[in-house]
Amino acid sequence: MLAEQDGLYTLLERSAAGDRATVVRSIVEAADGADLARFIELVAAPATALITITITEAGYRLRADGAPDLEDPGVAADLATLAAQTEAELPPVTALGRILAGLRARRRAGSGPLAIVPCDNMPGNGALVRNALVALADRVDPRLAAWILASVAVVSTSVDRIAPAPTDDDREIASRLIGLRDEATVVAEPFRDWVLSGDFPVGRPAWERAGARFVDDIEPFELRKLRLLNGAHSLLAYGGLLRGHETVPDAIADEVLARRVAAAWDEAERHLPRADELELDRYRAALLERFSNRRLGDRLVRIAADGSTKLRLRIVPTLVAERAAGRPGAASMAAIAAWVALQQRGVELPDAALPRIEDRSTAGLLRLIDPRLADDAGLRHEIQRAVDDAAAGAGG
Ligand SMILES: NC(=O)c1ccc[n+]([C@@H]2O[C@H](COP(=O)([O-])OP(=O)(O)OC[C@H]3O[C@@H](n4cnc5c(N)ncnc54)[C@H](O)[C@@H]3O)[C@@H](O)[C@H]2O)c1
Ligand SMILES: O=P(O)(O)OC[C@@H](O)[C@@H](O)[C@H](O)[C@H](O)CO
Repeated sequence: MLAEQDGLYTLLERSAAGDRATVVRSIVEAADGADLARFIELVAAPATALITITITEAGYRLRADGAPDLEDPGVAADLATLAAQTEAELPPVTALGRILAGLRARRRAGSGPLAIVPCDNMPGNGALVRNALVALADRVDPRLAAWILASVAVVSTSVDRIAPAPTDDDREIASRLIGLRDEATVVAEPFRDWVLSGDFPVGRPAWERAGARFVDDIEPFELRKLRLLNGAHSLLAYGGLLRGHETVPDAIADEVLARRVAAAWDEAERHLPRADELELDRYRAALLERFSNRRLGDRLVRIAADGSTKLRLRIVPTLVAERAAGRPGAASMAAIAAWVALQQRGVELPDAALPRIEDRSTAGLLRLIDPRLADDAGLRHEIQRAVDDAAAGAGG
């Protein structure tokens, strides 16, 4: 679709006051993701300085402890393909498998170092992806693993900007505003904060000119965003769907959910590093305004996908920290309970991990999120109570 538009697309910035359309012209070539040969060729090219990836959290196929999930059929198949060097006939199916095929070609071509920039909502995404690539490469060819350690810099990023899934109406509006037919419109709120940390061994675009911030310690910013914005998003998504809402502005206008979000933020912010430097009151107030943007109309089902992975990253760390401090973590628990209740009610929410389990009991679902939730009998029982409340429509 982008190739047919010469790589051009419209960014539709949608505020409460109106829409602003900008044609983005920075893509020089768009290739079909299925064209692995072109992908490998580009990764191996000396002119390639960096690879950015935005493939959803579940797309990395990692376990709760951050290691590659070797039991995932796609990961297992890719390791076999890469070990047999048959990627030309049988293209790897996972994103990291494809990247490894590209990196092997780059090493062989002697094209030197490069940077990888994962943009997905995972804490420490740079270290996670680097460790996963090295661990997978080590199973294929230890020389490739050693080369990755020496030559591939994986940058950590936090992308703070709400971008709902574009609709036909959005494409119509963008096309009208720019006077050309656009099939690849991107919709976003006006707010944006892209924070990056790490090395770019062979240079990078001047992203700071577009507002990106380069910092030495990304952790406080990414955890603030992940646990407050994304944590509240997941809470609103599951709680909101259970209470019959469809969009984020509808859910945050529901007093029961707004109270729960405030309680979840109180729980989360006690465990943020360098909290005193994060202007949390201002960030929370801005989030309430961002969530209330009716013109953006972000839909809960977009946020609700891949709940088992997202809850693990956004909610579980706060819950575990609250429990360790002797507090119940009730609001965090309510977010998890709402997801469990939806699953048990048979509401279909896409989740890459779910087809691999048959056990839809509370314990089985909790184990999928994080085994610690299922193994702690006290916590499991409390979550079960919250699930019963959620299922009964209570839990105010
Ligand atoms: N939309 C936002 O508001 C936003 C903001 C910040 C960060 N993010 C991050 O970006 C990710 C994608 O969001 P989006 O809005 O672009 O979604 P999207 O649905 O528009 O795009 C998802 C992309 O990931 C690919 N993908 C999906 N599952 C995959 C898998 N298992 N393996 C490999 N690739 C896979 C899809 O092909 C698609 O290209 C989010 O999961 C999040 O981590 C999104
Ligand atoms: O993008 P996901 O699927 O990780 O999560 C859904 C939303 O929480 C997310 O897209 C936010 O809108 C975004 O992270 C804001 O920067």
